[in-house]
Amino acid sequence: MTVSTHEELSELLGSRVRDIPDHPKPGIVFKDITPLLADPAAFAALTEALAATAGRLGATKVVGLEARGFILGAPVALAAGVGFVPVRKAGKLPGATLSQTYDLEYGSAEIEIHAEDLTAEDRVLIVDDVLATGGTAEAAIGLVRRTPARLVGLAVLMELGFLPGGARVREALGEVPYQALLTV
Ligand SMILES: O=P(O)(O)OC[C@H]1O[C@H](OP(=O)(O)OP(=O)(O)O)[C@H](O)[C@@H]1O
Ligand SMILES: Nc1ncnc2[nH]cnc12
Repeated sequence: MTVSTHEELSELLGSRVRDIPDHPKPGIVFKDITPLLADPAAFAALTEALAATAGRLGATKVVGLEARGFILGAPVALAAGVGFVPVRKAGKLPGATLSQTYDLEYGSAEIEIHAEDLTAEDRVLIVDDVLATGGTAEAAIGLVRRTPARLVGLAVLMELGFLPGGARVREALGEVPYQALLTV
């Protein structure tokens, strides 16, 4: 399928996301992106769309959020011709890190970035698969802003429109652009 409009892209991507009810716990409808990843045309269309965003924003680094943000972010960085920087869950990165705690529905979590990976010359696009409550993305925004780099955008494959994550990250981002290729 040739994808030439935003609507066609959304339709293609949306058709490759599978709903798994009651995962990982009762009441949650899990948005499973593995069918999209297994379809090379859909995966390529997604990668190209996000790489175009990186290019438009003049990004020099893509920051991907563990773990599904790595699967999307690394090929986007390659396609855009820029570097990839991982944001990992606490305790995984071996060098000196900056860390940020954030609230989950129950309890809290912590993410980290290598302090030296982003410099004052860098323009950063954060990439992830799903924006739900927005807590992970907001924490990543906070982390990038504590580095010398400039945050130029946040892009996700899909926003869960029935949760307030979109409004939450827009507020955190201010004038910095936010893109969700799909709202479900
Ligand atoms: O908007 P939020 O409510 O913060 O949720 C969105 C985050 O949740 C998922 O990651 P998860 O922590 O499940 O990790 P995974 O990518 O390793 O599966 C998803 O990949 C996002 O990073
Ligand atoms: N409902 C959901 N499906 C997939 N990933 C998620 N991350 C947070 N909520 C999610």
